[in-house]
Amino acid sequence: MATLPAGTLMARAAAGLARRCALLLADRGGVYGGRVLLLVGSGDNGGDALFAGAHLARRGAAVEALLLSPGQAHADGRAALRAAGGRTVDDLPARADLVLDGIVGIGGSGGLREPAARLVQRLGNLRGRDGGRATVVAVDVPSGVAVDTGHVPHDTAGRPGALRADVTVAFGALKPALVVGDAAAYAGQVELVDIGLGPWLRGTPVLHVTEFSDVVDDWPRLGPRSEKYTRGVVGVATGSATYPGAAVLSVAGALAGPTGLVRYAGTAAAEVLHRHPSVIATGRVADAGRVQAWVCGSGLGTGAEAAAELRTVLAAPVPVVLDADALTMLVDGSMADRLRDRDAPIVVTPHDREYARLCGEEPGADRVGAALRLAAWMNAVVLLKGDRTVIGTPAGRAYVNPTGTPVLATGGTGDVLAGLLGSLLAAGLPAERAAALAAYLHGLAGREAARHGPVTAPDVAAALRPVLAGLG
Ligand SMILES: NC(=O)C1=CN([C@@H]2O[C@H](COP(=O)(O)OP(=O)(O)OC[C@H]3O[C@@H](n4cnc5c(N)ncnc54)[C@H](OP(=O)(O)O)[C@@H]3O)[C@@H](O)[C@H]2O)[C@@H](O)CC1
Ligand SMILES: Nc1ncnc2c1ncn2[C@@H]1O[C@H](COP(=O)(O)OP(=O)(O)O)[C@@H](O)[C@H]1O
Repeated sequence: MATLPAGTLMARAAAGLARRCALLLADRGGVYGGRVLLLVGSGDNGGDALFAGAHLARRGAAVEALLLSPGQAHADGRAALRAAGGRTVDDLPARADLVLDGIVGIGGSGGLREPAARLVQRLGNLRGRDGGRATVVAVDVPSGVAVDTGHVPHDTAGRPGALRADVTVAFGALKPALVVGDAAAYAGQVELVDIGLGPWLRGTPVLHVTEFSDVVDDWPRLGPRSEKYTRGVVGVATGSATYPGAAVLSVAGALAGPTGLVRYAGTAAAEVLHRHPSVIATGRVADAGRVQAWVCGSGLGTGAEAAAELRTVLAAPVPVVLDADALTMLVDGSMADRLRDRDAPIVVTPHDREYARLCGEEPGADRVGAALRLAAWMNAVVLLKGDRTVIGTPAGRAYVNPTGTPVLATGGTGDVLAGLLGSLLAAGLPAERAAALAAYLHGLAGREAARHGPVTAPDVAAALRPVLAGLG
């Protein structure tokens, strides 16, 4: 950045921020005559807000700045606002159409301190010209969130120490808190402004957000020479007499995937064949024939027979997905040798309680860190389920899935995910790409299913088809 004059990046950031704010004001009666409140902290985040406020004031908005540390507010930003006709106030005004949160950005630590904490709790009282609640725009990140982990700190009374935004205008690059953890919900709609940081962003990003174009690029395509075996065969060792539904659902997920054949091995073969006649079914993994990947665990049980099946799966020289009961069976350490001796990739798909069983503690506030720790320890790709599912690899790469939806919080959807993931592995995708694609498409399928009413796991499996049709 040595070649850029001081203030250039802030000027670009403020101009982009002001453009976005002007559009929001236009939706609420126009920029001219709009009322804008700037919440200004002591750092450059406050400077961005002040310069953006100056832009808006020049376009006829009534801009007021509430300085949380008057002596330390960005001096040039203050001067620019004053010159543009803006003014400072000592308390929240009665009315505002738009609030700009420039309290603290990437330089913050810990939850919001007083007086900022109390102030943000009162923002909901502000009303705009149209009588509606003021639109809150966070500058770069919502103030108070832990920028690197997405944790939202709470005070001793249980109140969140962070501001809830309708829109966050981020500069140069997304920060983890905008895409992962509880903070992602505090960011609202996230928009990225290019401020020309590209040449100076060195190294690899700490976190990748899976995008639709990644899925379109990576999804295996059929060609004139495709045949069922070259497309890959996925083996599914799930379900039991007690839980035949888990087998039906994981097979449904696998059938939606790109492989040419699904083999099922287990005691729910009759139910699976009844629902999915194209599957080749046997009673045991050892009798199943060749596959290019295994899915094991959902509804399998944890008794001696289930453990024997898991051992057979782990002995196969192909990638495996381990879910649910397979994870529980790993906890006692009796399969450690099988895990250690494997060359082929393993993907584990724990939810938080399964993660706690494996690690002895919950994932905690830093979900990306938690996934990466387990991945390194198990030498496996970890798909840590949640509303923003996180994927960590033993090599230290991390992905977050942006398509999650709470409608997936219903029994059996994880089984569908495991099946789809297994099919992608069998089709030859590297484990981390398969995990990222499966989570992305599973989330889209949840959203698609929800368009038709309350969602159950079979609806999610069925919705994979229209979603996949959209890949082109
Ligand atoms: N990087 C870039 O290239 C570009 C960066 N840009 C912008 O700069 C921003 C980063 O600015 P920054 O580094 O000045 O820090 P910033 O976020 O304003 O916070 C520091 C101040 O906050 C205070 N504070 C801390 N914690 C707090 C708490 N919990 N509760 C309350 N207050 C708290 C802390 O006070 P102290 O702890 O010192 O008392 C300190 O004074 C970035 O987010 C983006 O908007 C753009 O202009 C474009 C280019
Ligand atoms: N609140 C939520 N928001 C979004 N997705 C969720 C939420 N809760 C659960 N999910 C997703 O739903 C699926 C549930 O899987 P899992 O916990 O294994 O359930 P089951 O064992 O019943 O299949 C996972 O893909 C998870 O990411």
